[in-house]
Amino acid sequence: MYAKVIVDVPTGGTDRPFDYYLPEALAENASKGMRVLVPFGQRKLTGFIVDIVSETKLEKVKSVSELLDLTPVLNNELLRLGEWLATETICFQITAFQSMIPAAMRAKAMKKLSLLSKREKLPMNVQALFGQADEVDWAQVPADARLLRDIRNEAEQGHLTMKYALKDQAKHRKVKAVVIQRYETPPATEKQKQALLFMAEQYGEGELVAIQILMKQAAISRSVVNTLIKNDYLQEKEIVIDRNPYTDAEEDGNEEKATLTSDQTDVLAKVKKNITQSQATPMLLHGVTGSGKTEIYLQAIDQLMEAGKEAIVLVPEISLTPQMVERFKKRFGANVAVLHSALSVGERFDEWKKIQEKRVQVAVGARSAVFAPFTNLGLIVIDEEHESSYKQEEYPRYHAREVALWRSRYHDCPVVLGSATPSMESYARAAKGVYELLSLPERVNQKPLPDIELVDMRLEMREGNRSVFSTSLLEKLRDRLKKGEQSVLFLNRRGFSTFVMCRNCGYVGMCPHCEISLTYHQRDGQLKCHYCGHEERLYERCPSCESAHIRYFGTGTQRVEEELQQLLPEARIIRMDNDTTRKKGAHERLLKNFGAGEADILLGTQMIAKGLDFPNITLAGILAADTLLHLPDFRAQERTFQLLTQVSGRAGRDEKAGEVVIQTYNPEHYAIQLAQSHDYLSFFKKELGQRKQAGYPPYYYLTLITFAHPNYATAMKAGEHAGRVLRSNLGEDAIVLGPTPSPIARIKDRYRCQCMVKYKDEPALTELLRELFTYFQKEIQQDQRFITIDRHPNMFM
Ligand SMILES: Nc1ncnc2c1ncn2[C@@H]1O[C@H](COP(=O)(O)OP(=O)(O)OP(=O)(O)O)[C@@H](O)[C@H]1O
Ligand SMILES: [Zn+2]
Ligand SMILES: [Zn+2]
Repeated sequence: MYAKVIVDVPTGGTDRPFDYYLPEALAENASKGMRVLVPFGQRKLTGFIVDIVSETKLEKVKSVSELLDLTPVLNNELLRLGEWLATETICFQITAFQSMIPAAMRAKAMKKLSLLSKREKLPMNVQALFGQADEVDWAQVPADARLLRDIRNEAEQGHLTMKYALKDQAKHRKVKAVVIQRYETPPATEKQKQALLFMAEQYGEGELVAIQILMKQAAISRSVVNTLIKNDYLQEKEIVIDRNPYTDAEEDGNEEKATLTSDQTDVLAKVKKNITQSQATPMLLHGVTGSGKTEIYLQAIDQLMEAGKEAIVLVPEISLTPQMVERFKKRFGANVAVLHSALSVGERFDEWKKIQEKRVQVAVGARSAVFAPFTNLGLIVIDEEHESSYKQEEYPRYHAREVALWRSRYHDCPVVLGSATPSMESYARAAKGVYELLSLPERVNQKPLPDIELVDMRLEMREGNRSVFSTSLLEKLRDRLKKGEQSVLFLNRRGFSTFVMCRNCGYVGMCPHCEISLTYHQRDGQLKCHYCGHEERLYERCPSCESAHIRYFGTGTQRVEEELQQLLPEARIIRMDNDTTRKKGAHERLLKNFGAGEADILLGTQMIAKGLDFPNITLAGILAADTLLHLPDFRAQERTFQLLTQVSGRAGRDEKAGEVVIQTYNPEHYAIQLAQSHDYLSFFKKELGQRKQAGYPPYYYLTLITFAHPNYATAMKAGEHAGRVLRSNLGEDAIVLGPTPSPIARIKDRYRCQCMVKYKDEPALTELLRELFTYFQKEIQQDQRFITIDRHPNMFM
């Protein structure tokens, strides 16, 4: 027997199956979708078996060295999905396959065969293998056909399992930590001072911090920590960390269902109908904020579980809040696996295993959970379907929605796309009848959507108010404080990133390697580039004119918090941003505190825009609505409308009515006006007109090809070549733009230019892009990625 293997070398020449002989001992136990170790040139590489055949056309083939799995890690469906993914997104097959399995399996981890039941239950030969031990190294297991078969059988019955020896494999693990011992006399070096200050500020006295975490957060090396320990500034201890991320959220899964409103009942009936009739129908659920969309997902899933089916629920990473997870845990208890990036590699693997071993019927997770290895899917839900995080911005550049639609056709099950502000593309499809449109036009509580006041910040400025807070917003905040009600304040981090500018000559601190301004980090007084990591100290004088009037601009959440505290000294404020949520569990804790009424105001970035469902919030404030409006991106208006609507939706979700204040410098802009009147449909129509005129989705599909090279002319020449090939091979309707320099013209010392293809129906394009991809791959070194092809791009920078 021969195995056709996709090997782990992501280059053009190896992007096809290679034939390997399967020695008898392995042949019997090998199957499609398992990983193997094979000789390749001088090396041994891992690969995926994509087929097993009885003949090969080749004269001489090498043998498979080792099977790496007991059971396939990719089933037939996922193997086919991987092929489709590679074709559609123009990437290598190996890249597609790797992206569908948990990172733990990708790592070169040591594998152990581990006993799950009494050893007496095992056949004699397997018992002998274990002897008195509970685990054996997989590498030591002899390649004996019968033994391997028996091991596999036992694994299938759950008596054995393969473990990956990851650093955090144990349920509890011990790690080295430090606690502050003294800080009266400052330590010798800047770095040490900085580390100690960081400890004092972020953790205070008596609090233990894992050394690994401290190193990452304070950006210091281990030797700095060691010196501090040696000089008695810090004391070293050992702490035990629990691996279960949801210790607080263990629920029994018996929460009562809500009695549905009549709109909800109608919608649920339609979803259920498609589930029971196995219809691969995409449905767009357009429901205003607080209309009870999540309740519908829960009840639909509840029913399909009884029929033995499975469900995937995708939510954006940032709305994978403890609140969301808790709702699923409360309803389904241990029958849910949760997959998101805050988990460690080991934890994610554990959750994935639950799915693969059929111990759960529901997976809730961010983008990559769309690959959950279920075999009997009854429903896929994509909540907040308009979110741009559903698109992966590295290879394979897939959109979770497209993968979900593919799987739904494979399993004959419906997909529900839910949103209060559907993407232009999805709503257009629903309007054309390609998707079934479901709607929930009212809130569950029968209350109207909150009143939204627009505040013109230009007028505030003219009236001499230089604060971040308008008079009206401040007044309303005071009012809530008096009444004991809660407020959320939203600050868009992207627009507020702080850069350094000279007030005298206008000089802006730029990264010397990338065409982008440096961001000021107050904590360590450094200027940093967010693209390449370049760092320098904040200048005291302008490097250009030597003036001392150089300072940082923009307002970070921290500064807003300070100002707010000064204006409202009695307010209890919780700030949620990247800085305050870095510590594991911090996100949960802050929200819990807020939910428990321990604060009056929640001030935060994107992470508070979604999913929050607290009854006592009656005021939502958006400090600067315009920050998204001016990005060089045709979706800027759409994103602004979506964000304003989402944040507004946090207020007045229960008995008490809600109110919203939007501060803006463009109060007459339609995206802002229509968000104020809660008028999605008018926004859709208006925006559709704009898109039509400019030739953007949903009227045209887009493909973006970016070339990057240390030499500007080389990059442009490649762009011109690609432009020529595309122009001469595509149909009349297709528009090829460029090459032009990219909006960010240089990153990491490489110049960037791009070609944009706009098209309606170009069956030949996929093939053509593949050819370009292969052509340019040949020309370049592996480490210098030179061409990037993005089908249906979300970012144009
Ligand atoms: N039929 C119902 N009766 C009573 N309460 C309900 C009902 N349906 C949902 N709820 C509650 O109403 C609140 C809002 O519902 P849910 O979070 O499902 O809305 P949503 O549409 O998903 O909101 P958003 O998109 O704004 O996050 C929740 O607290 C939920 O438990
Ligand atoms: Zn840089
Ligand atoms: Zn200057």
